[in-house]
Amino acid sequence: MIKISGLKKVYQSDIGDVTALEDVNLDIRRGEVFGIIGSSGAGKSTLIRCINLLEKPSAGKIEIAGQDITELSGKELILLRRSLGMIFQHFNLLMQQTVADNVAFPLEIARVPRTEIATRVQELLKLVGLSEKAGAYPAQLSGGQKQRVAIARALANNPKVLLCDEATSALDALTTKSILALLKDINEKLGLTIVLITHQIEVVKEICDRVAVIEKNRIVETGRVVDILTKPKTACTKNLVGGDLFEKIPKERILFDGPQDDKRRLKVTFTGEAAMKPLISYMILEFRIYANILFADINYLKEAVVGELVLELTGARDAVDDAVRYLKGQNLIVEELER
Ligand SMILES: Nc1ncnc2c1ncn2[C@@H]1O[C@H](COP(=O)(O)OP(=O)(O)OP(=O)(O)O)[C@@H](O)[C@H]1O
Repeated sequence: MIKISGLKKVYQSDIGDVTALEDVNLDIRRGEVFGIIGSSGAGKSTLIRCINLLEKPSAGKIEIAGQDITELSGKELILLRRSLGMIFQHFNLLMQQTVADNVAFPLEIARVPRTEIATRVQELLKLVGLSEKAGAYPAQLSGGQKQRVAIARALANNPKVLLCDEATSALDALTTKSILALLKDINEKLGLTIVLITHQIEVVKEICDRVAVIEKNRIVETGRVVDILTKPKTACTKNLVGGDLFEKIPKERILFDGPQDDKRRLKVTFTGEAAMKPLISYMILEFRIYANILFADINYLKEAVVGELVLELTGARDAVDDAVRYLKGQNLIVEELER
């Protein structure tokens, strides 16, 4: 659906050239929810703005549905923009216009007949759950409601792709969940391809099928969300996915003061079928050891369940060793936390 090859973007500024993107290659499939995650300044906004030519790439190719868009101008560019909806962190609504007028705006620009506009606005407001707010002004709405209006407006011209620029970053956790649920619903109902950029891993876990990690203007890895979470390849990805256990548990709880023969501490990550099996209970009974759970977390991703456990195993030394060997032989990712 969207194929990006060798994309480069250099900004000319007073302090000289700033390279915001370097050799970016991505292949985003039709109908998927694709996340681009990275920390501040990594190049996320530049990348999403290049996809709809709000920024002109310095080099490289962006193909949408087989058409190279980088050379488009005039009428073709207008038509391209119409086929790509976009929502923003701060909603960008017209504050002096009602909700209905905000949603009608892109339809008016596209010269859709008035009677059709009224029907379409009603449909869109129904889709985002805001039918009762048609006559309200943005200032009378909550952040979540404003983003719903922005989503309705972005969908007005039946785009093929919805681009989301940090769309939930200004919202609280509960509202974020409801907006993500709406995006998921729209993706499923309309088969719309969604590309979203974010610095929040929670957003990726909640709705993305695949994700690309961007660091210092380059894509450092791309993959299924479950793979990025369980097998991050770079230190940057580890940081972004919360691989640093010490952010979750106080360091002194999981590191030993000195060598301990009869104790081992493990971080166990499990996914797929392994998540459904009572492996820990089996291990305790079979090897007659104690397992103290220091930390446990489970993520329900779109297509997988990923669990994380930090265990302290104690008992007779051989038994503990056997238990660790047993766990390592299962379909689990087992990491020893310093012995
Ligand atoms: N108009 C501009 N002129 C010059 N440099 C720019 C411009 N816009 C962005 N940059 C620079 O390009 C780099 C990438 O910025 P970009 O906004 O794309 O990153 P980001 O990942 O979206 O960051 P954030 O999450 O903080 O918004 C940064 O070094 C930034 O300072």
